[in-house]
Amino acid sequence: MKVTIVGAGNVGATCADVISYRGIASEVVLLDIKEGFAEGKAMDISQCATTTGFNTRVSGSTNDYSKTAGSDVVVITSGIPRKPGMTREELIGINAGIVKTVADNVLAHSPNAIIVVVSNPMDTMTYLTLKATGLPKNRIIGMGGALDSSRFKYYLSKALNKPSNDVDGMVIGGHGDTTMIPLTRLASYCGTPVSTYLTQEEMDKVAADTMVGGATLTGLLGTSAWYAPGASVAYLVDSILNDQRKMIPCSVFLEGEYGQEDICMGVPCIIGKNGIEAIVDVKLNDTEKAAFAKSADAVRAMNADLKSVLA
Ligand SMILES: NC(=O)C1=CN([C@@H]2O[C@H](COP(=O)(O)OP(=O)(O)OC[C@H]3O[C@@H](n4cnc5c(N)ncnc54)[C@H](O)[C@@H]3O)[C@@H](O)[C@H]2O)C=CC1
Ligand SMILES: O=C([O-])CC(=O)C(=O)O
Repeated sequence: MKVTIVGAGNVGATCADVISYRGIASEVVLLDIKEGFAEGKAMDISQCATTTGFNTRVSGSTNDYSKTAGSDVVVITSGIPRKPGMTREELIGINAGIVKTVADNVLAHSPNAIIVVVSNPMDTMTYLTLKATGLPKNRIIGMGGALDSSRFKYYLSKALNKPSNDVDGMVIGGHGDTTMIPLTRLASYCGTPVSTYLTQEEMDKVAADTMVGGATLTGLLGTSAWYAPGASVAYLVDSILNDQRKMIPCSVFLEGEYGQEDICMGVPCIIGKNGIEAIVDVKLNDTEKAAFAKSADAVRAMNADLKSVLA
C-alpha cells in the first residue's frame, strides 16, 4: 500500500516516520516544494530502518507529483502553521490556495486515493477539498478529532492520576480553540464514568485545557505541535489501509447528520478501506446539541471566506 504525504515539515515528516516505524504502509512518498527537503527527510527516516527494524520504502520528491502516482492514501499537511497568539483560522488566507492546488495535483496522479486533510483551519480545508475535487464524501477525511481526543485522554489521565490507556473519551465539533466539544459526560475510566472520580469543576477544567491544547503547545514551542498530530494521522491511515473500522472522530461532510448540512466538521466515524464507512449517530443531550450547533455556526462562517478560492 502506498501513502503520499504532501508537506514534509514537522507534521508530515513525523507522520511518515510513524507510518514507517509501525509498518503501516509498504511505501511512503514525501513531497514538498522546498528543494531537496522531502528527499532529505525521506533519507533520514530510511536510515532508521535497520535500527528500528522496518521495511517500508520511503522516498522524497521536490514538487514532482509523478512520484506520487497510484497512492492509496494522500495526506495533505502542506501550508503554514500558526505562531503563538494566533488562531488556526488566521491561516486560511495562505493555506486555502496551497491546499486547493495540492488537491488538484494529487488527484491527477492518484485518481482513486482517499485524501486526509490536516492543514489548518482543518474543517474549512476539508470542505474546500471536497468542493474543489468533487470527490464522494467517504474519500475526504479531515484529521482533528483523533488528535483532540488524544489530548482529552491525556488531560483526563492527569486529572485522574491514572494511565492514559485506561481512559476513553471523544472530542467532536470543529477543530478550533472555541469550537471543540469534549464529550465529558461520556468519558470513562476502565468502563466507569469519569464523573465517579472527578468533580464538575475538575471535568470542566479538563475540557477547557483540551480545547486550547494546540494553543498551549504553540505557546511553548513557538510553532504548532507535531508529534501527537503526526501520530494521529498515522493512526487514521492505519485504520484505512488495514480496514480496521475503528471509530474515530473525523471532519466529514454532513448531509443532515447531527442536524447540519453543507459543512465538514468532527463527528464519530467508522474508518475503513473506503475511508468514511459510516457516521455514527451518538445521542447528544440538549447542552451538547446546542454546543454542536454553535460550533457549526463558527465553522460555516469560516467556510464563507472560501468564495474567492472556489470561484
Ligand atoms: N489538523 C490538525 O490536527 C493539525 C494541523 N496542523 C496544520 O498542519 C500544517 C502543517 O504544519 P507543520 O508541519 O507544523 O508546518 P511546517 O511548516 O513544519 O511544514 C509545512 C510544509 O509544507 C510545505 N509546503 C508549503 N506549501 C507547499 C506546497 N504548495 N506544496 C508542497 N509543500 C508545501 C512547506 O515547505 C513545509 O515544509 C499547518 O497548517 C498546521 O496548522 C498541525 C497540527 C495538527
Ligand atoms: O494548534 C495548531 O495550530 C495545530 C493544530 O491544529 C493542533 O495541534 O491541534
